[in-house]
Amino acid sequence: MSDQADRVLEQLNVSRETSDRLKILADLLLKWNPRINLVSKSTLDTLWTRHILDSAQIYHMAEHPVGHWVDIGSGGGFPGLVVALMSSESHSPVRVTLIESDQRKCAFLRTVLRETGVQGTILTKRIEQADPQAADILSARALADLSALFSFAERHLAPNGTALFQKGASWQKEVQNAQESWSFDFDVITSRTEPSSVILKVKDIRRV
Ligand SMILES: C[S@@+](CC[C@H](N)C(=O)[O-])C[C@H]1O[C@@H](n2cnc3c(N)ncnc32)[C@H](O)[C@@H]1O
Repeated sequence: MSDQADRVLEQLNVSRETSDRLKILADLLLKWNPRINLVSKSTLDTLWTRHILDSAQIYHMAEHPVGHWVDIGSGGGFPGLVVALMSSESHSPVRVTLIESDQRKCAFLRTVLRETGVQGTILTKRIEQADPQAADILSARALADLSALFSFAERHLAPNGTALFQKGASWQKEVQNAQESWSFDFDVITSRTEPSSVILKVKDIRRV
């Protein structure tokens, strides 16, 4: 195993079973990526930090125990699939749903769940067409601007639920734009993997 994987697994401090599951995800992603471009080829060298650790940090930002965690626009499974793999150790979240419209990416997500023996629901649907999910936690990375994410939250987040949105350096501008049409409470948490990026922890999202 690479030094990078060793370092990340040490930081995560997860059980042997969870480590093995994350390694299965990494191996399958490296195998599938040339065919279906799950993550940008230029980031494969930093797969463990840029994608796996970046996703795992989100898991710890939720207040556990969590009932239903829904990840939208999951792509190759970041962050939602990593959350599902980490949940099997602690039984929180109880249920994980990933919504992704691309059929080939969904085939990958299902394959990882099957090979790791982890439960999860993959909805091959457009987020705006999937049945409302009443999520306790709604997560998304690299999907859409904050206003569009709030429209998705309006459909899929439970009234007392929390959204965890991973955002890049332009997050302040996105917050300002969203405040024109939405009211919301939020905390800003600096990313552990990229100091200019943040996780926006958002509650009470309402149209104004
Ligand atoms: C840029 S990728 C990010 C994937 C992953 N979250 C990540 O950070 O690696 C965006 C993903 O969202 C999916 N997507 C975009 N719009 C969607 C929609 N309206 N409904 C469902 N999936 C969507 C795309 O197919 C793609 O896999």
